[in-house]
Amino acid sequence: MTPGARLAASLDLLTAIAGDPRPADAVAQTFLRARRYIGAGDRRAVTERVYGLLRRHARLGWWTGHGTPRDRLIADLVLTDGLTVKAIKALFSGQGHEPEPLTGPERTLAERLQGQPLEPPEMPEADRLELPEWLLEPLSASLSATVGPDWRAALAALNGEAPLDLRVNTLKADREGARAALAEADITAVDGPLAPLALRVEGRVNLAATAPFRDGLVEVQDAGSQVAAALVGATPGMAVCDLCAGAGGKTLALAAAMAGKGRLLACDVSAPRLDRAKVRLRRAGVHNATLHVLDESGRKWLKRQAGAFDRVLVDAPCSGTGAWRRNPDARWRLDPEDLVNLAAEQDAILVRAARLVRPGGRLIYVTCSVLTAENEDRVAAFLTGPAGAGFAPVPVVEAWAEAGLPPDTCPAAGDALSLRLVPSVHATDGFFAAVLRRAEE
Ligand SMILES: C[S@@+](CC[C@H](N)C(=O)[O-])C[C@H]1O[C@@H](n2cnc3c(N)ncnc32)[C@H](O)[C@@H]1O
Repeated sequence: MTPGARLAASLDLLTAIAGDPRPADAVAQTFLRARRYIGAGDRRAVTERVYGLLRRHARLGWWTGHGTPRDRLIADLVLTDGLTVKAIKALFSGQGHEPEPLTGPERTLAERLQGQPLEPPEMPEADRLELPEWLLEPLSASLSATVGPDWRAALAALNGEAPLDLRVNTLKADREGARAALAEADITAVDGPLAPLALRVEGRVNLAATAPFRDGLVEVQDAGSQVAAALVGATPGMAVCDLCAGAGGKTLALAAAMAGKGRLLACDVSAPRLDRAKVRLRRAGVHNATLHVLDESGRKWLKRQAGAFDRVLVDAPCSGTGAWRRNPDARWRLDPEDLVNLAAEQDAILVRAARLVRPGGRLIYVTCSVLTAENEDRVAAFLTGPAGAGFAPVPVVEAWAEAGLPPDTCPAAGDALSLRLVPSVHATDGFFAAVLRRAEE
């Protein structure tokens, strides 16, 4: 592909994302699958450009008066790449697969932006931080609680690129064995942050095509997610319920922590997600997990499991603000009503989960959100409500040590009753975890 043809393909993909209610990565997958003739280098250039445009969405929108995808691309070429109008004209040649030549207003736009910075001082703060206006206050307040005055840096990091983290599956390998197997597949992996089984992959790789992945030695899981799963404190022989198991990311980690011994129940309202979990569990060599769809009869069945579990994990449906690095368009799909609805759902799930915990057992509440309204506020609402009677928070340092995580790496203060991870400080996705102990009867 010529550089101009890459821009034309980027424009097509950006336009497809703008007109599709699905998340950008799903649209990109469909788009690229329908264009298998695009080679690996061109794919990378196109997705890099498009994800860059998504990460600069508000700033480019400010400069272009919320212009068309073409306006945004032209603005990006000037403001990010520093191209002259002449250079842009050469790329927009209208020849072959290159974009149509610039119109008069597009040329005027490119001329007006020459020499301007992407973020001028007069740009509103919400635009500079790539946030919908209504989220600025709740997010800055929530992040300040963890990082103090550095909340802007924390927000900027949530708009950065995410690394590829793997969790070593101890049912099949140890960290050095997995690292060696990856090296044989030409993949270099360094130790990831905080989680003792995390490997961080260097560079871009096609992991799915490699033997260590196909053989189940490693699974894709952010190091923060690994920490959250570890804080469940699952050990061999326990009865553990993963109530919002989804495609099984944390179920897999729990199964490995249990060394395949004990009862592991993975539930979700979504049958397709549990189907994906099934494939992953098989690949990982997990034999002690059962999957249960929470349809009407599934819910009735689950009610009969009251008090049956040593550990119940609620990895709650949430806004996903902590995973924005991986979904840069998600911030524009969220509205205030979503947060209200999510909070109600989180409260209801916590109440249902509490019934499953045996006396002396634990309920672990996790989200990949950094918003207080989905985290500390939900735990407080639970603990002060009738279902929370008899539950008390376990200090993070205690849960950390019991989970076998290296004590010197615990990022929480000695008296902290919950853990919040943020990319700017912990180099993981944003995560929240609180461990609640049910009193013995
Ligand atoms: C954060 S995702 C789970 C991610 C998964 N635990 C992992 O580590 O890969 C939240 C999940 O909650 C599920 N969910 C939503 N409402 C639920 C409910 N009322 N009960 C159980 N699961 C629910 C969603 O289908 C979604 O898969």
